[in-house]
Amino acid sequence: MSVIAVIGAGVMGETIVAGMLRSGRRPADLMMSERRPERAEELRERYGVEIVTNVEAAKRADTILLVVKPQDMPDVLDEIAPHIAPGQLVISLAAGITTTTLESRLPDKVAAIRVMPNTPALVDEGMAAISRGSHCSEEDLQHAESLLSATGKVMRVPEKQQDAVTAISGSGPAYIFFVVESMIEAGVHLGLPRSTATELVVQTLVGSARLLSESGDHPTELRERVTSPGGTTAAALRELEDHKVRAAFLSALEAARNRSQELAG
Ligand SMILES: NC(=O)C1=CN([C@@H]2O[C@H](COP(=O)(O)OP(=O)(O)OC[C@H]3O[C@@H](n4cnc5c(N)ncnc54)[C@H](O)[C@@H]3O)[C@@H](O)[C@H]2O)C=CC1
Ligand SMILES: O=C(O)[C@@H]1CCC=N1
Repeated sequence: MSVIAVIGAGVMGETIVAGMLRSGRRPADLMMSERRPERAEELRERYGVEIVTNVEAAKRADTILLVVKPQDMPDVLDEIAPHIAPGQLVISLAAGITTTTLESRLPDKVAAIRVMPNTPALVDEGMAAISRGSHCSEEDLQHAESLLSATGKVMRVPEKQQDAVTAISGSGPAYIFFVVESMIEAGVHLGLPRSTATELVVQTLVGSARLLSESGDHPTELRERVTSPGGTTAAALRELEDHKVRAAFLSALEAARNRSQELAG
């Protein structure tokens, strides 16, 4: 079994490590490197995974997952590059960072893959989009897919689509939580106890997501089935249209896509 190192054990690094362990990978096959010592210690205690330095991770692992912020990526790449050689696989989960950037800072012929994951991976309902670099084999891609499929779905996309993917599925959970928060606050405004509003909204979200996913029906059709002529839903949707919520989503996703492009550096 190949050895996997995760460099950067924040929100997403922990999500990936926890998912690999849940899927049956042994702690002995994993290692983590983390700049904040107290965070590293917390995760060592929680998962029993060895904590190493970035250089040790680069020297000892077959597959290196880079899960630091895009702004920290140049320093990490410069630090590990002298200790990496062809045959190892480098997988970046950072927004914006291209495989061209990864390859330009790593030794010649080292295989690199760019991934955009999301936090529902924490409950094995993640969506990860992966793109190959120029030295990457089919076997490398399949290895990355097997690592990521531990925590949800995996889709291959051409790298030119990754900034748009980041805007949709990478950042997407935050938009959904924002809508949930807004609906709960509205329920409280209408006089419902907060706990009642929360349970109503969360189950409505879970139920609607399953209906969408399991029925395969188009969202427009599902929305129309809820919308009785002259009824309550039509009244609410009219307000959403008047407040240009659809246009706001378009602008928001454009902003996220543009930010991902900027993060490329
Ligand atoms: N949080 C999310 O929903 C998603 C995050 N990502 C990507 O994952 C990456 C990490 O994001 P988060 O986990 O949210 O950030 P985070 O800030 O929670 O985690 C980053 C971790 O990297 C560590 N770190 C920084 N420099 C380091 C270095 N030189 N050596 C070792 N460790 C170092 C930090 O101490 C921190 O614990 C980002 O590039 C982000 O674009 C991608 C998709 C979703
Ligand atoms: O906000 C961010 O930059 C990261 C990438 C996608 C989700 N979180």
